[in-house]
Amino acid sequence: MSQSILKQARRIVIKVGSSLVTNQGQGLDHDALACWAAQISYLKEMGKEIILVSSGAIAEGMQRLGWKKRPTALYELQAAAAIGQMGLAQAYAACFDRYQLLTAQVLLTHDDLSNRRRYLNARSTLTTLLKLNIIPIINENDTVAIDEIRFGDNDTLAALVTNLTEADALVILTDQPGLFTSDPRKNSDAKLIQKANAGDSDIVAMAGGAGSEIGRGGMQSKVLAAKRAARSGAHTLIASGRETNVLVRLAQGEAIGTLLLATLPVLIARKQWLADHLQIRGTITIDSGAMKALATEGKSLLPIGVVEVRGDFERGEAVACLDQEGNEIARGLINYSARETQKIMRRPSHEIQSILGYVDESELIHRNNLVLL
Ligand SMILES: Nc1ncnc2c1ncn2[C@@H]1O[C@H](COP(=O)(O)OP(=O)(O)O)[C@@H](O)[C@H]1O
Ligand SMILES: N[C@@H](CCC(=O)OP(=O)(O)O)C(=O)O
Repeated sequence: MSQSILKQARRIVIKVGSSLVTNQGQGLDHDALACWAAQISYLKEMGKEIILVSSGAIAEGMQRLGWKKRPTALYELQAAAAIGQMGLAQAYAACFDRYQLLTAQVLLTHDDLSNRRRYLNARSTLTTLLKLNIIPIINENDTVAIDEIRFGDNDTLAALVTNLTEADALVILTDQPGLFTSDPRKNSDAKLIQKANAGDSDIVAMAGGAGSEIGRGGMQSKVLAAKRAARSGAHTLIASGRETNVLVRLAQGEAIGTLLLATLPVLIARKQWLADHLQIRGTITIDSGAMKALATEGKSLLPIGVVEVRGDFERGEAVACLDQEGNEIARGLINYSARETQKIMRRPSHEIQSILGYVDESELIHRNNLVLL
C-alpha cells in the first residue's frame, strides 16, 4: 500500500528546497529545474494535478546582484528575493514551455492563509489554475513578509498549501535521500528511515536543523510539515531531488526516500482540521430540501435552500446552518457575506450574477468546507 501512495494520489504538492534549486548557492541550477519540469510533465500525462512550491529567489537575486554572502538584514534579503523571483519564474516558465505547459506565479504570506477571506481567495485561485491545467509555482512573498508573517522556510508553506488545496500527497525534495536517524552530515552511521507515522514524536527528535548555509528549515521543518499535511489527510514523501527520475519512479510505485504516513482517514482528518478553524460569525436557516441535500446526499449548500440569515459575517467566515426548528445541523465556511447572502437566498445559483453583478462560487458553502454535526 505504501508504495502506491504517489501512484494513487491525484493532487500532489511538490516542494523543491533552496539547497537543490540553487546549485550550492551559485544562482539557479537550470539543469535541475529542466529535469523536474520533464518529470512533472510526465506526472501530468498520468492525470495528476501538480502544485510546485519552489525556493530559490534569494539565491538567484544574490547571483544577479553579484553578492557573495547571504545578507542578514531583512530588507536586503527582501530586495534580493524581489530581484531573484523574476529569474525563478522565468526559468520555470521556459522549462515547462518545452512541454506546452503554462505556469502561474503565486506568492503567499502567513497572513494570506490565516485570514479566512484571503484563504478562500487563495484556494479558489489555485483550484481554478489546476482546472485550467496550469502549474502553480508558489513561493513565500518575501517582499512584504516581515518576521511575524513569514513562514521562514518553504516546508511550512508547502504543508499549508497541501491543507489549503486538500492535496493527497506532499513530496519534499531536498539534498539528502530522506530522513535519517540523525543528520548524515554530522553522523556517518545515520540510517535512512523508510517509513514512519507523520505524528510520531521519535522522528521529530531525529530531525535536526539545516546542515548548510543555503537551506533554512532543515529536516525539522520537513517533519513538522509532514505532521501538518497529515492534518488534512495527506501523506508526505521526503526524497532526494538529485535521485534520477525520482518523481516519475515514485509515481510508478517505487519506494524511494522516507514516507511519513497520515494515519487518520482522509475525510475525518479534513473535517477535523476544518472544525479546528471554525469560529462562528453568524447563522443561516435552511429549508428541508437543503437539509436533505446536506445530511443525506453529501451535497454543497446552494443559496436557494436558505430561508433566513443572521449575523454580520464576511466571505470566508464560519457560519452555523440551522434547521427550521433552530437546531444546528452543520458548520461551514461561507462563500458570500451576510449582506450578499440576504440578496441571493431563495434564488437559484444561475441568478447570482444578475443579482450581485458577479459570481464568486455557485455554492453558498462548498461540501468540502462543511462539517455535519
Ligand atoms: N535526521 C536528518 N536526516 C537528514 N537530514 C538532516 C537530518 N537532520 C538535519 N538534516 C539536515 O537537513 C538538511 C536539509 O534541509 P535544508 O538544508 O533546509 O534543505 P532544503 O533547502 O531542501 O529545505 C540536510 O542537508 C541535513 O544536513
Ligand atoms: N522564499 C525563499 C526560500 C525560503 C527557504 O529558504 O526555504 P527552504 O527551501 O525550505 O530552505 C527564497 O525563495 O529564497
